[in-house]
Amino acid sequence: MAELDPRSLIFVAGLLGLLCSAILFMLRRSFPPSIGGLNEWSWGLSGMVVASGLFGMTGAIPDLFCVVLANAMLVGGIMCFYAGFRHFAGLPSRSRLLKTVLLLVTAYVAWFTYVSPHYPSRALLVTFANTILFLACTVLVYRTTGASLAGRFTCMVFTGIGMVSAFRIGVLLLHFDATTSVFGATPMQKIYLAALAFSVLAITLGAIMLANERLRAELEFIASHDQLTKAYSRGAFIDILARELGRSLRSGRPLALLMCDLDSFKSINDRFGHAIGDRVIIDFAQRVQEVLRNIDCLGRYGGEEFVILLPDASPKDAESIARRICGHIAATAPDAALPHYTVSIGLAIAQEGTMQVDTLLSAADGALYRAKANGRNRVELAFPPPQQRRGERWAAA
Ligand SMILES: Nc1nc2c(ncn2[C@@H]2O[C@H](COP(=O)(O)OP(=O)(O)OP(=O)(O)O)[C@@H](O)[C@H]2O)c(=O)[nH]1
Repeated sequence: MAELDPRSLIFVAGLLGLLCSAILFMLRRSFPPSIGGLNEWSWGLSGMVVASGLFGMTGAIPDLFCVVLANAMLVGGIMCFYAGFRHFAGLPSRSRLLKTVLLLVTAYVAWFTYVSPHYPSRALLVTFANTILFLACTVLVYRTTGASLAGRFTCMVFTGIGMVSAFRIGVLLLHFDATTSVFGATPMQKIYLAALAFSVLAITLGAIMLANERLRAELEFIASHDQLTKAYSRGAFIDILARELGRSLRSGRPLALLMCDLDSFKSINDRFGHAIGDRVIIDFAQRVQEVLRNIDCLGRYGGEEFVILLPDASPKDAESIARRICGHIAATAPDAALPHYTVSIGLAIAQEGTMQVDTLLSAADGALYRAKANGRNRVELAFPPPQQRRGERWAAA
């Protein structure tokens, strides 16, 4: 720390910021627009780079640039980070509030530069504004992504730089720091500038980790869900079914499977067109969720056929849920543009010995076939025969 003078620290911070903002600007293009925040983070870093450059030219250029504009760019840059995290979290930007605060901070800095020149007063307010922003970022990131590794890392970085800033406020308030300019080589000034330089790098790393984590989650969702209805895709549903069958075998808890098929769907397509047919499929997936419990799982098996897994549902409960689905769907759809439609359901209960995914699926399918044959808009039950002894492994279809 002794060898590092504030001018070198400001230079390092600027260089790191330049590198990081170039990385973020390049990455911005490779992420889909659904991952918000990268734009604001890139601009935030650019603001901090400009601020470092201006601070570094203190003495060589007018105070308007190296003091007033530099501080405004520093606070504005950190504000951009905050706005980026709000965007990332899907929250409104609060840009009007941020702009007003930035204007007030700039006016205050200008006052203590020209009217009543006093470096500690300027440093105090700018550090105070930055501390509030760092802590606001910590809370925001913790609330939205705190449980993930990237979220925890980013929170730690913001907490760290927030604490250094808060400590600087205390030091300035207690007059322990005799700094009279940005280049004042006091220990506090060096610690603060070093923390800022380090945090530029660490915040960029955190932002990239957060964006990557979000991208992975989005890709996983796309891979495991049906695009039209957002229900699980057939493959993902079968994986869940195999897992739940295993759990049911180990715990002895009941498990039920419903196979649902929209009735006479071909005629809906023929009479109203394919687009309305698609909307009916979406409507079914949405309205069926209104009847299901949180632990239940809906999958699109194909076309107008859906599968529903009911963990921990006794045969009586499962039958009651299936009948409620039938009644709910047969009632008028809230969307007046959709035709009236009904659903037939085959219900299979995973009994002791029903250990294979395909056994359960074909039992539900057989029951569905009977529901269609017996007039549609109804529920039929199947109790598949035991195939394997308890203790044998469930096998995926
Ligand atoms: N609009 C739309 N139609 C689909 C989709 N997937 C499958 N279909 C149509 O769904 C219809 C299914 O018809 P069928 O299997 O003959 O059965 P159904 O008319 O529902 O008669 P039942 O099942 O016996 O009540 C076919 O016409 C398919 O083209 C889809 O994603 N969107």
